[in-house]
Amino acid sequence: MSAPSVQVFDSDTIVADKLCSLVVNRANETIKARGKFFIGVSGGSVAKFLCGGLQKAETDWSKWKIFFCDERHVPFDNPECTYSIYEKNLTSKINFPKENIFPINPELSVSESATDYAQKISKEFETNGVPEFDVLVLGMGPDGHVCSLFPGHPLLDETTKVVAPISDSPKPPPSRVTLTFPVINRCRCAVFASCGAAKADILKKVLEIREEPLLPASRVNPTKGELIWMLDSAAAANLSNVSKM
Ligand SMILES: O=C1O[C@H](COP(=O)(O)O)[C@@H](O)[C@H](O)[C@H]1O
Repeated sequence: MSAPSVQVFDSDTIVADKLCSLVVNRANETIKARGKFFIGVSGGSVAKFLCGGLQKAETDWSKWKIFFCDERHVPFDNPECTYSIYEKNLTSKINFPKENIFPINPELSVSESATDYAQKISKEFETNGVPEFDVLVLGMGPDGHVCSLFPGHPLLDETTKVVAPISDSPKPPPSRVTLTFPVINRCRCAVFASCGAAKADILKKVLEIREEPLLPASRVNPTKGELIWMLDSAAAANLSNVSKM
């Protein structure tokens, strides 16, 4: 695997700031080069970072296509719904075109919802193969999970589906829809944002110890793209050989 770029900042506020700058710069470069920008966003702390920081972005929002790296299979009015968090705290505030953000359909069964989401992706990317996202913004749980791909789960070995359903997520809610590793590792740029002392032990395992079987977050390694980790000092506390930016 090629070495990731590990960037450590003083606080989570700076991480949020740097993350948003990176995303907006990539968006503007990509729009200039190819006319559209395909991004996959995560829930949890990453949603907070992006919703806060992207509101002031200078970019052509009409060229953005926003997908979800994973989503909880819950109704839109459930506080666990990641789409609704972005809707309430970002897209409604910037007049983002509704047709350019792609929620899952929670009215279908979780398995139908995953199939439906794969079809939406295939239509927007105009491919029946594995789509190439410009940027995936990823979070990592304290168990090392990424998207809704959990340690020891058979979905870690998924090789054909672009989107998969999961109905036994160890973290509630149990039913979710998630991108799989073939898609994650085909992106042009995967960027993690992880902050807080609760992530320090697992980061050591994910980035440095790398014991087999690899934890989900250790398996993120875009074949042709970049891998960037943005951490605050508390999360990076146990890492060797990283210097603060
Ligand atoms: O359940 C989830 O957790 C991860 C990590 O969240 P964090 O708050 O610990 O950063 C998140 O990336 C994922 O989208 C979400 O469904």
